[in-house]
Amino acid sequence: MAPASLLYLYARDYAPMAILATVVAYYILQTYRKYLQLQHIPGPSGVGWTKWWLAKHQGRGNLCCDLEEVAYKHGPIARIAPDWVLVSDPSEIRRIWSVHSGYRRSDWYRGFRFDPNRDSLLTASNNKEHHAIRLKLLQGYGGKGLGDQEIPVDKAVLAFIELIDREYLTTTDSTNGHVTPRPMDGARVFLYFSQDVNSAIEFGEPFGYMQMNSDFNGIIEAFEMMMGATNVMALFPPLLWLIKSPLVKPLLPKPTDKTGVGRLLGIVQEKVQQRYREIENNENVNRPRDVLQSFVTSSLSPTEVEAEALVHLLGGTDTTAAALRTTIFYLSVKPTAYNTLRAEIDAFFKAGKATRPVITDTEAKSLPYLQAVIKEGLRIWPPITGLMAKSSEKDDIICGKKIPAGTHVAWAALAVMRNKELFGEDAQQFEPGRWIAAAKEAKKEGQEGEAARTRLKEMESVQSMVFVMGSRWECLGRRLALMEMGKVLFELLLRYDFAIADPVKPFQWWNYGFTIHEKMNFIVTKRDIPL
Ligand code: HEM
Repeated sequence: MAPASLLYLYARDYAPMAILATVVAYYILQTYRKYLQLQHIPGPSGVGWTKWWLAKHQGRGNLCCDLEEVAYKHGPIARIAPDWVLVSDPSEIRRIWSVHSGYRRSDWYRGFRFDPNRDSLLTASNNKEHHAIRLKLLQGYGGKGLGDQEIPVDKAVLAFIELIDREYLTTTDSTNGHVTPRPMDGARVFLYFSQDVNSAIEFGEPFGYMQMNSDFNGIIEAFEMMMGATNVMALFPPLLWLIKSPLVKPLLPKPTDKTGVGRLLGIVQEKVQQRYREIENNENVNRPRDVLQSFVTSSLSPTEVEAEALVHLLGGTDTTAAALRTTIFYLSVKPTAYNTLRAEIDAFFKAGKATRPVITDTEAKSLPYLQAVIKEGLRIWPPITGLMAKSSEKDDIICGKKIPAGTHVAWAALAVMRNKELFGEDAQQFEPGRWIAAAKEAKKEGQEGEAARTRLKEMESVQSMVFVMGSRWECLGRRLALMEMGKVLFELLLRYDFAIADPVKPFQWWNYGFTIHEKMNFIVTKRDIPL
């Protein structure tokens, strides 16, 4: 047989094997190369070879605590996957997040796209594109010329009080002492409140969750169910093409769905389209300027408006609800803090300083202990504890270690917020008094006061990282969230006492970047205070 034909036969029989062997060899070499690149960074065993550790802990739903442990065990920079590091040194994270650091959002953010084919403000990883969208939205979020955002918040606070009075007051019969308990599931009602606030500010009217007192279209439950899978998928960006495939597409939420996430897409789409119709027909000349109006009259395209309307709703719902219920939970198990806050609230109220029926934002901001409680509630358990991975196209030195370009740099939220050097030996505890003490120290004169002022500034700067302050991705709803928290805490604690219904098992929880609580039942009783 001629040599040429022999070659042909070999090629025919062995080509598939050769291709497979090349692919496997390439994969092994790549894996080995990635392993070597961060070999000098300590971390849990096996993380240099695969993402298994990260995916497993993410899927289990308590990654935030696992990352905190990794940070304590392995130091300010630890490896958590072949090309992932975890940073818990606040100053390094602030540098990485700062506007001129050269870092951008990593491909991890692609996993959170609502529309797999396009970005929104929350997922845009190109810094220039992100900045361009952000500029168009600033007016809407800033509230400039939008009327008073306090009005819809006040209405929602009153609706919340009405809901508690109607459904959740535990009462005692004065004749026989018989108690009728009506536990309030904080895991749900705070979400109803924040959904209603956000929808009212955005669309001019609330969705009506508090009136219905239920997740009537299954949106909340559907989102909570999706969070685990979404966070795991986000670790494997190449898999995201699956979502784009025609086989999977029909299974994804659609605006025509009657319930679940699709229903929310449908509601937002309807609202946006209706607004454009109103403008076209000259019907909305006297419409008060809500957030949607600001979006549709900006230079955003209708598709962008839909995406950003969704971001506004989602960005502010779980976060604020989690902040509120977590803070009330911590108060209810810390009598010293609870009593101090209530004394401050009562004194302010009795002195006739609190505008009725709902305290103003400025008044709430003047109450030092209330503000300390808010800061501490956000610090002890930040509403967003997700990886928020950034990456740079250039090599970097982080915590003195060389980090190659393209590495995913995540933060260990809980380790940062519970930093003992900064917040004190009791950093793991909910202790609003630390803010009061630090502010008092800062008023001292001389060198002592100077050091205390520097420390207080640092404490505030680190705490504000719960809103990624000082970065290009700073939360646009911070002012609104803090306003809501001040008003709700003041008005609820003025009227009611809160106690955890089951101190042995106060609630169930899962953490997928956001913390999902379940069955956080409070016993709510009316206080004996003349209003
Ligand atoms: C206590 C409540 C809140 C906390 C702790 C919080 C925290 C955060 C954090 C950590 C981010 C950065 C996300 C990232 O880039 O990975 C963020 C971004 C954002 N938040 Fe908030 N948020 C809160 C409330 C709100 C509210 C009420 C709204 C709106 C109504 C809102 C709207 C946004 C938007 C639009 C962004 C994207 C900003 C950008 O990428 O330029 N947030 N927030």
